[in-house]
Amino acid sequence: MRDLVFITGNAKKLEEVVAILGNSVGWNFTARKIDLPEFQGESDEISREKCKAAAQIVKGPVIVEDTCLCFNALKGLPGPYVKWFLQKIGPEGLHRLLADWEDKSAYALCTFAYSNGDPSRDVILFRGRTDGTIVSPRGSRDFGWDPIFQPTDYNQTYAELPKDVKNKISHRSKAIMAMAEYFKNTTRE
Ligand SMILES: O=c1[nH]c(=O)c2ncn([C@@H]3O[C@H](COP(=O)(O)OP(=O)(O)OP(=O)(O)O)[C@@H](O)[C@H]3O)c2[nH]1
Ligand SMILES: [Mg+2]
Repeated sequence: MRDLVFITGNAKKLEEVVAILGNSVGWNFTARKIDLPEFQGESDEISREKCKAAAQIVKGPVIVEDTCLCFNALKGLPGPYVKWFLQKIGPEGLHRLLADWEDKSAYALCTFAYSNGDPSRDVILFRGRTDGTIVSPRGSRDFGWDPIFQPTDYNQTYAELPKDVKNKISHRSKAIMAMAEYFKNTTRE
């Protein structure tokens, strides 16, 4: 059994991770609610720094996750800063940011970062990306920007889609699948 501690301050993320992992064998998965520092920069670097901070707290194997929502017209912004945009202007405000732009395309990017707890070893990253369009908010309001993100080839937003459908196609599930593949192919270290 692989002991893994997932550190996040976000209950909705945790809920999805548990649903996506289901009863995958080989994971002894626990979660701790700790608000880690919100680093700035590009998503890879943010995830790495976040994971190092988490490993220092846990002093053992740990995973963290960082999510970006990137608008192509805005060259990837708000990206990792979407959390503050959401807090200040909500999903409506985020949608309105693109009012003057013809290009409403966007992508959701999820990065999981794993440290085996040894600070001298590199943090390993697993990424998942789902492309879509930013639309006027539709659907339930229980998770962040889900109401404005409509994945490509679907006519419902993440918030309107049944949870199990979102969890099959989401940025988060793709990153988790990449991580699961890695653990399947590597012996315990
Ligand atoms: O509608 C959504 N559908 C999603 O699938 C999703 N995943 C993340 N988010 C939001 O995007 C920001 C990421 O910031 P973030 O990665 O730093 O997360 P966080 O600070 O909430 O938790 P954590 O850093 O402690 O893990 C936060 O506002 C999250 O609520 C989502 N919103
Ligand atoms: Mg955060």
